[in-house]
Order: sequence, then C-alpha cells, then structure tokens
Amino acid sequence: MKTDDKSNTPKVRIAVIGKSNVGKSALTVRYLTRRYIGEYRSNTDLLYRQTLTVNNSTLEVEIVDVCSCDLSLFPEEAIYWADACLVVYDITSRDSLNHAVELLQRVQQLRSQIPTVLLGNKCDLEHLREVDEIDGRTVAVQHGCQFHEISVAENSPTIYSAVDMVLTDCRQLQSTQKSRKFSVSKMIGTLIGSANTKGQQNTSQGGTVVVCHKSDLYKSRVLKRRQNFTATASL
Ligand SMILES: Nc1nc2c(ncn2[C@@H]2O[C@H](COP(=O)(O)OP(=O)(O)OP(=O)(O)O)[C@@H](O)[C@H]2O)c(=O)[nH]1
Repeated sequence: MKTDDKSNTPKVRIAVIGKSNVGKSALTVRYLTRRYIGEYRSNTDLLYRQTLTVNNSTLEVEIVDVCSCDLSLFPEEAIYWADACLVVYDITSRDSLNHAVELLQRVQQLRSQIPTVLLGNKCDLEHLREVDEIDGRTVAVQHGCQFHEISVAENSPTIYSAVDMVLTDCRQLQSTQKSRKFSVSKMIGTLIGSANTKGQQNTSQGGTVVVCHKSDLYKSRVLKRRQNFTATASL
C-alpha cells in the first residue's frame, strides 16, 4: 500500500488472479459495485479504481483483474505491483484449484509476505462440485493464506468481509512500514541536523469506478519497489 501522490488518501492495490472462467471479473465488479455481471469477456488486464470507506477509513482501492488468456504466462508484473492478492478458483473445476496452487507457489516465490486470500467461487453450484471445501482450506493452510468459499452469483456476504479484511491487513502493514521508515529518517535527521519536514496535502476523492489499462502503472510501481529494495538493503 502507498499514499496517493496528490492526497493523503492511502492507496491499496489488489491483484485478482486465477484460471479463466473462475469468476475474477464477476468478483471484482460485485465487490466494487454490488452488481453481478453474468457475461463479462475481456482479453486484457483491467484496472478498476474506486475510493471506498473500509472500517471507517477512506481508501483509494485499485484492483487489477488479470486476464488469464495465456495460462502459461504468470502475471509477474501484477504481483510486483500489488499490495495484496486474491487467488480465485471454481469449486466445480479441480483443474482451477490445481492452477491456483501453481499461482500461490509463484506468488510466494516473488513476494513471500504479500497478504493473500484463496477464494473458492461458485459454491451455489453444489451439485457440480469437484473440489471439497477441505481441499481448498488445506491448500490455503499450506500456503499461509486466508480461505473462503463464496458465490459471486448469490452475493455471499463473505465476498465483502474477505476483501475488506485483506484491505485492512494492507493498511496495518503500511502503518508498520511507515513508522519504521519515520524513525529511521528521524534518526538520520538528528544525525545530520535536519529533520524531514516534507508537507503533504489532503484532498480525498469521490467514488467512481474507472476501467483502464495499467501497463505504465506497473512499470513505475515495479521500478519503485526495486528502488525501495535497494534503499532498505543499504540501510
Ligand atoms: N453459478 C455461478 N456462476 C458464476 C459465478 N461467478 C461467476 N460466474 C460465471 O462464470 C463465468 C465466468 O465469469 P468471469 O467473471 O468472466 O470469469 P473470469 O475468471 O474473469 O474469466 P476470464 O475473463 O476468462 O479470465 C460467467 O459466465 C459468470 O456468470 C458464481 O458465483 N456462480
């Protein structure tokens, strides 16, 4: 999570990944708009942006709905870009859980600390179930992430609580990182005789959904992460 460049509104970025047809787009649109879009076809990644109030805090939330057109391509840029990750499978497809396991392994290799939630979607289709709940839960435990079964079609309340919880986790992580950074800069400021007094404006924004391409955002985000890494390593 980061603070928006133009305001003090904290920003949280979520990547939604999973096999094709598991309901990633339906989930993203449901969470942000409370609506269910049954048929949603896209052959590109889509970035949704909306200002939300979560647990009494205003957040600018960006969600990238990662296109799964080419399953052999792991969405590395999206994972570097994100603060949290939702991995979705379809309880009526064993293959989709297997794919989710591969994704979770890659996510852990790249970003071992990133808050992650495994979601088993379409639990309204009980008669077509191929994946028992315990199987999904076991995978989640093995990969140290949260787990929920949901039905985007039936508007499970768990959709909102699960995403709100991961947003809250991101905020807490950000606060910890901020206070650590603050004490380091304060210490350096004391040493060289100038405290960091950089001012910030607070202009919170309203709530609309924006759909846009994200390639440039990814580039700057990945670059910033690499710079942060160098800075942390050198301290
Ligand atoms: N029964 C049922 N169908 C669902 C549910 N969620 C999504 N679907 C349906 O599953 C299909 C795929 O949903 P999408 O949201 O397009 O899935 P996706 O993962 O974004 O698919 P790609 O864009 O191919 O990656 C659509 O026909 C949805 O209507 C659900 O909870 N229950």
